[in-house]
Amino acid sequence: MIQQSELILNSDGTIFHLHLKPENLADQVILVGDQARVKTVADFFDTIDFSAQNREFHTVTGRYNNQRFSVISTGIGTDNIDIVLNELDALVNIDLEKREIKKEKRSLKIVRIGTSGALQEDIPVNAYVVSQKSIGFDGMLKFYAHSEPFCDLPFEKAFKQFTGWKDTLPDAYVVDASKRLADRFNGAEFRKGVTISAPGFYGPQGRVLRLPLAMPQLNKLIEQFRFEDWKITNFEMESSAIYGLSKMLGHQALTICLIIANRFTGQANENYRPEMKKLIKMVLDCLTK
Ligand SMILES: O=P(O)(O)O[C@H]1O[C@H](CO)[C@@H](O)[C@H]1O
Ligand SMILES: O=c1cc[nH]c(=O)[nH]1
Repeated sequence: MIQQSELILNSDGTIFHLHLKPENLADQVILVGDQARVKTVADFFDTIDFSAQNREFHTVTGRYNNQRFSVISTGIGTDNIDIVLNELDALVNIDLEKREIKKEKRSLKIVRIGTSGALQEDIPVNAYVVSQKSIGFDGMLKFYAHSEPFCDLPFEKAFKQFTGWKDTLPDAYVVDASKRLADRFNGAEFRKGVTISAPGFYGPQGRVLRLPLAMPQLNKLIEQFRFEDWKITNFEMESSAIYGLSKMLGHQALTICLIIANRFTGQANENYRPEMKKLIKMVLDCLTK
């Protein structure tokens, strides 16, 4: 039996942060960082049967092309992903009344649609990157036991050696996306990539405003790094934790990002929302075709 302090339920029976009951959640989940993006996704739904909001976590559940989806905003960062992934898994794999783990497990399909900064000169603003792997600079997964079998340890080792990774930084880890989900995004408009999830937008992504960096050459080394046929393509702030916790809990996960900045050409598109709308429609169509 899981204690109330470990799995907090609200007085109406909803789970603590997401304010959802099991029946409010679809098996296909779209995660977005920005609360406002939930409406952009839900506006494509043919019908809507549920919506709830608590803090930055806004959920809408409905149907698109005859399939049920929940779209949920996570806010920014892997600390929020720890909350969202654990509560999503509890909703499907823990009996909330008995407070017991269910024998039969359900697997969610989780697709994050985000914004991102490109780390290679040839990935322009407005491109779409499908993250085949994610590198976590955040350290969140390392609080859980037995993450190693779910990580790409040779990639991790090569990356840390090449960059001279400082041991004062969180221990970087690498996790693959769901291949089954990634295979749905094979069109020429989708570039395959390796995505770093950083625990910050400025220093952890190599941006200097007033404070100098602990590893000033890191972005240059990231751009140059190669492992087998892989090169690192982009920065965002959630995928590593989504991939890591999904793999460990038995869910499928994938991130697809709209590039809104290129860190080497110095360009950015702050008016990216019309492009985001196009990407969302393409993702929903690829998931339901
Ligand atoms: O646009 P979203 O989905 O929030 O994604 C990116 O944008 C935020 C930073 O501006 C971070 O959450 C990053 O991952
Ligand atoms: O450069 C960028 C752009 C969007 N999101 C990020 O995390 N980084």
